Amino acid sequence: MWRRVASLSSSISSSFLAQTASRLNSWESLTTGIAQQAKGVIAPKEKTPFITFVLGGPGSGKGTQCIKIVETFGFAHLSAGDLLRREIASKSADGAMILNTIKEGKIVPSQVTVKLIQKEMELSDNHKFLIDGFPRTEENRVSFERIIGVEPNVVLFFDCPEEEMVKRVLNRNEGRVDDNLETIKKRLTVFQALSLPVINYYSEKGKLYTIKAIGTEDEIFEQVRPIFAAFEVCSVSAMILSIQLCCFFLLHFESENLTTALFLLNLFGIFVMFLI
Ligand SMILES: Nc1ncnc2c1ncn2[C@@H]1O[C@H](COP(=O)(O)OP(=O)(O)OP(=O)(O)O)[C@@H](O)[C@H]1O
Ligand SMILES: Nc1ccn([C@H]2C[C@H](O)[C@@H](COP(=O)(O)O)O2)c(=O)n1
Ligand SMILES: [Mg+2]
Repeated sequence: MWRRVASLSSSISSSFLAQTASRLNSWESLTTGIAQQAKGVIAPKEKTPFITFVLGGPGSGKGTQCIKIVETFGFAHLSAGDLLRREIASKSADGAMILNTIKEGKIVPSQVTVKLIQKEMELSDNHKFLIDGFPRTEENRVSFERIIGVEPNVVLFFDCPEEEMVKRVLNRNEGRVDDNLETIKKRLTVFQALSLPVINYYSEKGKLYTIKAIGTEDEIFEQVRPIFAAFEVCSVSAMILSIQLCCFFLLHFESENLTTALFLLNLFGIFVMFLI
């Protein structure tokens, strides 16, 4: 299953070890919560956050697919752009600066965006987060790691041809100040120069899943679904393995045959987990 998921992307060039380490860390996040604690985010909560960054150019369909992921897998959706637009609407101290930056197609200082994301994470009862449109720059990425203190478990990249993105944005009709040809051109330039290096960074870390973002919304979601389904399977497998290990040690002194049988069952379980 994991190899099938990996083959979705030509840009997934991660090593087996990187993938395995990432998976082990993610099992912890999805099951026990004994992984490293995120500073300030989950201190009062029981579970370690499971974080997915959702990346892609303007109009590549990030927001549209996030709605489907939320419906199917129960994540909390935090859109960096929506949080910034909310700041503008609330006429906060940073509102005017954010509006000018967005109109120019530029990127808001990381500290501002990360603080907004941090607040939403702290307020949420969920521990599974889809962080949409973030990090857009290396500065965003480093700032998130420094302030929140965790790395993402999964990074989705919606890879869409520029002409399709432009067409979608110009047809969006949601009254956004940046949905005009002039700003879109600037946003595309910023995406190429500042966001692609972030995408490459996660590719090298073995965390990137590239989705070919053309076709209908449902067709695209069928590429997304197996990624999260695989993590769910892994978390169930990890739980089963833990139970098996407990049984193994408990029964160790009871019966030699039973011990051997459970030992073989465990070996089989480990084998199956590395296959999926
Ligand atoms: N597969 C698709 N085919 C055609 N149109 C689509 C598809 N997916 C999304 N759209 C439409 O394209 C527009 C942009 O989609 P969406 O808002 O999800 O993109 P986005 O990546 O979040 O963009 P932005 O970065 O600007 O917020 C929307 O009007 C949406 O309804
Ligand atoms: N990490 C981010 C995310 C968004 N912005 C600004 C600049 C974007 O053009 C705009 C809209 O975001 P979108 O809704 O397209 O995700 O918001 C930013 O500065 N930093
Ligand atoms: Mg969006």
